[in-house]
Amino acid sequence: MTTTQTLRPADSSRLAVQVSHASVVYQTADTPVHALSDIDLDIAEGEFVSLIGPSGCGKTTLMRVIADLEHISAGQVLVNGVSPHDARLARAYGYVFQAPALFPWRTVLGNVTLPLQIQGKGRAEARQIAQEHLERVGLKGFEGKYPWQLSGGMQQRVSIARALSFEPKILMMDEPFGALDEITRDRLNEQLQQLWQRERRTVVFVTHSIAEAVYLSTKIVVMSPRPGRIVKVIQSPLPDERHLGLRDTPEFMALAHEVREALADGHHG
Ligand SMILES: Nc1ncnc2c1ncn2[C@@H]1O[C@H](COP(=O)(O)OP(=O)(O)OP(=O)(O)O)[C@@H](O)[C@H]1O
Repeated sequence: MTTTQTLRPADSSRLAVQVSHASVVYQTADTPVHALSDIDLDIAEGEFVSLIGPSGCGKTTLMRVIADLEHISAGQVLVNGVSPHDARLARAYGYVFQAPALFPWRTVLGNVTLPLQIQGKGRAEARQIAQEHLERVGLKGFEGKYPWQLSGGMQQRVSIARALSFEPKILMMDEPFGALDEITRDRLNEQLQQLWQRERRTVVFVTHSIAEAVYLSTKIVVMSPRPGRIVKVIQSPLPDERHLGLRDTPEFMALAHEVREALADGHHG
C-alpha cells in the first residue's frame, strides 16, 4: 500500500462533511431558481458550524443537501465519507427545526420514545434512553407533562433530546431558537454550548443572529444572497469553553464585526 492510499481514508474519516462545487437549481413552473452556486465546504468531526446569511440565500437548502433531503444539481457531497443517502441510512443525522413539532397528544417522554420505538427499540429501553436525554437537556421531572404545558424553550429542549436520543453523528439545527424570546434564547444557547463541549458532536446550525453564530460556533460560514455562495469561512479564535459573559469581550465583538462585514460584502459584492 502506498503512502497516499494509507493517508486518504484517515484524512477523510476526520471530515464529517465535504461539499465540493455543489449547486442546487430548483425547477419551478416558470423560471428555475438557482439556490446554491458552486459551494465548497469542509466540516471536520466535532466542529460546530453556523450558516449565516440573508433570507433566501440557501442556508436551509445547504443543510437539506447535507442531510439528503435535497438533491444537488452539480458537484459532490460526502458525509462521513459516503453519500448523504448512505449516511441517512446509517442514521447519521438528528434534526431540530424552528418549530418543535411535538405530538400534542403524547407526553414529553412519549414524544422522545416514539421514534425510538418506531426504530425497533423495546419499550423499556426506549424509556431509559429518553429519560437519559431529557435529563441531559435539563428536563428531568417533566417526563409526564404534555407539550402544551411547557414553555416554547422547554418544548425546543424536548426536540433536542429527541434528536440526540438517536446518538446521531451530526446534529442539524435549522434556526432552532428563532421563535423564542431573547432571554430564553440566551439560556438555550448557553445550554447548547455546554452540551457541545461535553459531547463534541458535529453540529450544523442555521441562524440569522450574528451573536448566536459567534457565541456557539467554532466555524462561521457567511453566505451571500441568491444564488447562495459562500462569502467567507471564519474559524473562530474564541476558546471552546464559553459563557455568556464572553459576549462583552473585545474578542467576541471583533469576531461579530468580522461576520457583519462579510455579510455586507456579500450583499454588495
Ligand atoms: N422547493 C423549492 N422550490 C423552489 N424554490 C425553492 C424551494 N426551496 C427553496 N427555494 C428557494 O431557494 C432559495 C433558497 O431558499 P432557502 O430556504 O434555502 O434559503 P434560506 O437562506 O434558508 O432562507 P431563510 O433564511 O429565509 O430561511 C430561496 O429563494 C427559496 O425561495
